[in-house]
Amino acid sequence: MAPIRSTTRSPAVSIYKHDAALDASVGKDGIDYTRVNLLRNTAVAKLYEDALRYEPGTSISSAGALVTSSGKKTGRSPRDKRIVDEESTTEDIWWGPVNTKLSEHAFLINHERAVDYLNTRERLYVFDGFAGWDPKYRLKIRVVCARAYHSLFMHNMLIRPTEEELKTYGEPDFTILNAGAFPANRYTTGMTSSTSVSINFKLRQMVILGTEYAGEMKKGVFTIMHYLMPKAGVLSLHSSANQGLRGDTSLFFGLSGTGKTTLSADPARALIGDDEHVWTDTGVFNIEGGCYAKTIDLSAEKEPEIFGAIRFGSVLENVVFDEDTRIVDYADKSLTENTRCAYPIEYIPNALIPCIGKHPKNIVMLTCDAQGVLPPVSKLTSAQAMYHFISGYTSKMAGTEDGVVEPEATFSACFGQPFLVLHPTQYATMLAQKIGEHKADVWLINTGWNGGAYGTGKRIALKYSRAIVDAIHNGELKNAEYVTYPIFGLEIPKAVTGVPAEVLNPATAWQGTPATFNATVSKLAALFNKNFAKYADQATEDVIAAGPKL
Ligand SMILES: Nc1ncnc2c1ncn2[C@@H]1O[C@H](COP(=O)(O)OP(=O)(O)O)[C@@H](O)[C@H]1O
Ligand SMILES: C=C(OP(=O)(O)O)C(=O)O
Ligand SMILES: [Ca+2]
Ligand SMILES: [Mn+2]
Repeated sequence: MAPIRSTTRSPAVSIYKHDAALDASVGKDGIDYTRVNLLRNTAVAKLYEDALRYEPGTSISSAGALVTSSGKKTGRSPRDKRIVDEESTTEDIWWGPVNTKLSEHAFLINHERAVDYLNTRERLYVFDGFAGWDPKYRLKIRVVCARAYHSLFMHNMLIRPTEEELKTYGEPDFTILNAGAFPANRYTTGMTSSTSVSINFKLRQMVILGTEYAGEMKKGVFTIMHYLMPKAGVLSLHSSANQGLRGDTSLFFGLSGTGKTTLSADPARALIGDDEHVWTDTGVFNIEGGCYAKTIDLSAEKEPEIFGAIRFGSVLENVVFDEDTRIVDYADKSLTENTRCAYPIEYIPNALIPCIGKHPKNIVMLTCDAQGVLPPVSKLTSAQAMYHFISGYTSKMAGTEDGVVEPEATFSACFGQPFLVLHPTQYATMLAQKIGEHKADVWLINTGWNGGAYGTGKRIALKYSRAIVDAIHNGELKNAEYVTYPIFGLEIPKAVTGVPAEVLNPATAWQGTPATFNATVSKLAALFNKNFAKYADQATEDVIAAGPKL
């Protein structure tokens, strides 16, 4: 007779095992660390069990990944992001389009709300991890959340501590309270909706209410590093990074969805990280312990490394699968175009562990031009590099932010404006100094449209972008013949192995009339100049002169 499975849960699974390391935190952030059913750095399989059992919409994919739903928010909510206005940091912060002030009192109202919510959950998950592979700059990050999905997500995205590090962890440097399933009170002063994502640098706490999109936690850590790292004299970057056999590191800057993760996953190069790095005096380190890849239209043949990383322990967000086979349909964007997978970086075969690389030799700025008039690749002078880094022209890709339903031309300073804490020119100045010191070449790669604008042209084939990156890495483009692209003054290579020559110059690739081409170029150039006027007072003459000339 088949053994009868016990219908009651085995006590070892559900009773809290007191973790003395948490005692150091009792009474510090309002969370009741002495309660039962508080699970710290829980085993992946246990998080699977709890997510499947208690979180509706959770499943397991045919590849073994945890399929989760983040509810109504499937992308970041930048309009609801707040930084607390307090005396220890207010003079540093770039208040304005990105960083909106929240009073200390309003933060405490939200903090209290989140703590009350979390303390009254039946189960509570604590994940203690690190941000920053270089021990000299490493931060202890604690995540307190009510969903096993969120705990597994940050288990994957933070650097996972060893047993010893966990025992001696002590007080975290920053704590994220994720009460995302519970709304903010819209009548709290400073709220713009029932979603609120706020960071208090003085209390070193982040509070999430009204959104269960896990990317808010990851980007919250990045925002914290984007403040603390420059203050420590090192440069935080919204870029992926990989390293060649000769120790030649490449950085790939780009706004969300432009190709950082895709193009840094390269079988011929060791992956340092896919999204967030810091350039120090000794090299480049990854801030994270995992990758967060977009999975829209993902296929094994186009992106084998990422496809292969989707397995037990990975977290798939908002994907759709076949009810019977559990095979995910990555082309299905019925929930969102911003479908994602978060996985430990070790799931990428040639990940460089520890994720610390040497000084960059090539810096790629990824623009996703929806107008179809920027060259697939151009080599930048140092002045042009600064101009384009501060401009950050690209497109917000569908789904990556609440309300973005198709590529939206945008100027995102440092190719990551939503995460900047200081003024863009502070990051640009540090970048210019490092590019000069380490004699790095700088390239502008358009992973966006070619032959016409969004809606008429099509996005340049991934294989062409990969061929361009290969030509940068194998030195072909260092010695190529160039031609100057008018108005923007960009140097375009006449030939790149694996890329049809007519694709390389937007004028020859253009399917429409010359008149529409010229009008589109002029219109975009004017947008560049209008945008850069915001920074002219802080830019040098040569950088201002590096812009397009109408
Ligand atoms: N030419 C191209 N270069 C890079 N990515 C491309 C290209 N064409 C389409 N894509 C798709 O764009 C998306 C880029 O996503 P990702 O690399 O995760 O961006 P990021 O890491 O910058 O947020 C992927 O889904 C990729 O398949
Ligand atoms: C999740 C994010 O990272 P990525 O740059 O990979 O989109 C984001 O920027 O929202
Ligand atoms: Ca990415
Ligand atoms: Mn990013």
